[in-house]
Amino acid sequence: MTIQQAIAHPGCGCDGQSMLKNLISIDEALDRIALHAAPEGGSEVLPLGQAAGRVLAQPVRAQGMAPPFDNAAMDGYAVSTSALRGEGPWVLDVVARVPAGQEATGSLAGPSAARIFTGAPVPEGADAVVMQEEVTRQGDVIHLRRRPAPGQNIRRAGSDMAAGTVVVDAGRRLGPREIAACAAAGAGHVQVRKRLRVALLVTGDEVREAGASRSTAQIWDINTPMLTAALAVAGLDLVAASHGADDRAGLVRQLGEMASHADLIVTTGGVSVGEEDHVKPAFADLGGTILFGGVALKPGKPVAFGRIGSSFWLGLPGNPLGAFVTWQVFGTALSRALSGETATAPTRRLVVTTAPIHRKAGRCELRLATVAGVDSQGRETVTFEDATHSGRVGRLPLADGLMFLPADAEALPAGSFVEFQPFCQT
Ligand SMILES: Nc1nc2c(c(=O)[nH]1)N[C@H]1C(S)=C(S)[C@@H](COP(=O)(O)OP(=O)(O)OC[C@H]3O[C@@H](n4cnc5c(N)ncnc54)[C@H](O)[C@@H]3O)O[C@H]1N2
Ligand code: MOO
Repeated sequence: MTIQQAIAHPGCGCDGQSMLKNLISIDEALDRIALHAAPEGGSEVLPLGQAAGRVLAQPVRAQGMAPPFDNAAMDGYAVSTSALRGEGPWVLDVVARVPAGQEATGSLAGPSAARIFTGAPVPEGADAVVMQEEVTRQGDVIHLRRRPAPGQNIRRAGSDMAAGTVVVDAGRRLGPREIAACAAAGAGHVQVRKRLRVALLVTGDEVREAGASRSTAQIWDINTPMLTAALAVAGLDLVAASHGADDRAGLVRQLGEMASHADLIVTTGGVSVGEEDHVKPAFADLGGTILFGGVALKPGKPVAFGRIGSSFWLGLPGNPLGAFVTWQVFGTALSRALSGETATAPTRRLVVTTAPIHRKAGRCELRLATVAGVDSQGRETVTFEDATHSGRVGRLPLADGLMFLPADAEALPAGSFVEFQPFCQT
């Protein structure tokens, strides 16, 4: 979709055709990431309880059937339906009691019943469990009014998992859903990929730690805490976080040090075209290869991707919304690929706009959008910001994701379908 096309009315500034000619599309950039980024690091075995957020290196197979035995789905009475002759009601002797966690001793013979509790093994000879609400008990007998169906309220052995089946594939990140399946499969330990080691270098002479005193020309650092949080929710290992001055020699030193022990270096700022933008030259000084530099998107046009020794580099723009958006789109795909995840690019879905849009064509715009509901035709709708400001994050907490406005679209009427990428929660 994000195709860069000739522009009839380029307007002025950095969306002009001459400024766009070296930019690639979002999808081309994602293709280059997919082409170059192979899983980094080895694997290790962890107890299942410590494996949340890790990527599975070996598939998990069910060690036995789940559930492991036929068991009651309700508190009640186990009966044999074939022993119920004629029409009810029937009067049955209660001949056994089977709580959960105890083996059922003996088998049910003839018109009798076993008191049974949810999760307890169904005794031999029984083929149905009647809920206790459906019988009347008097001493050691029950009165059963309605004929139970064979199999009623019995959870059959293997009905959830057959022994030996793969329940979670290699390449899946383990969240609560996957961990539930691993536990049911009997996997006390799992083989997972080592966490991706990420180094963060936030550049700019003007940035000061959030909340610290600052001069009139200085601003608080948004990118360090924002990206530290993004890396944490992605399950990545932040091995270094530094501030870099706008100084080429200093950046060469810092990038060189990071490349020696990180799988992925993420930088912010200093990737545009001014003479104070030293990150790309420093990267080149170290012999790094740039795999792309500049994407036809707004915000985040100067985003860059490269390789240096055995490390990868993702150069995000300094503008905080640009840094956030490019991490969502490219950082997520790259870190997933390097972590060995099978599903890399975040999913997008189609949504419908609720207001007309007029914008400058040229770059694909990833605009903050909020899910509004569904329209009369059952289509999901979004509301959205009037424009994209790459330096503003004040309204970021109100948005649910990014809507993709195609590069060539100058006007879109209300009711248009657009792609929407929800923000990554993991
Ligand atoms: N002549 C041109 N100038 C610019 C172009 C262009 O094509 N030609 N592109 C513009 C676009 S688009 C972007 S995006 C920015 C990107 O520039 P950099 O990635 O080099 O980022 P910086 O210049 O270092 O910073 C940009 C902006 O963001 C503020 N910033 C930086 N770091 C932080 C931080 N950690 N926390 C909060 N704010 C931060 C910084 O003060 C600047 O205002 O270039 C345009 N220029
Ligand atoms: O690409 Mo920049 O982030 O538009 O300002």
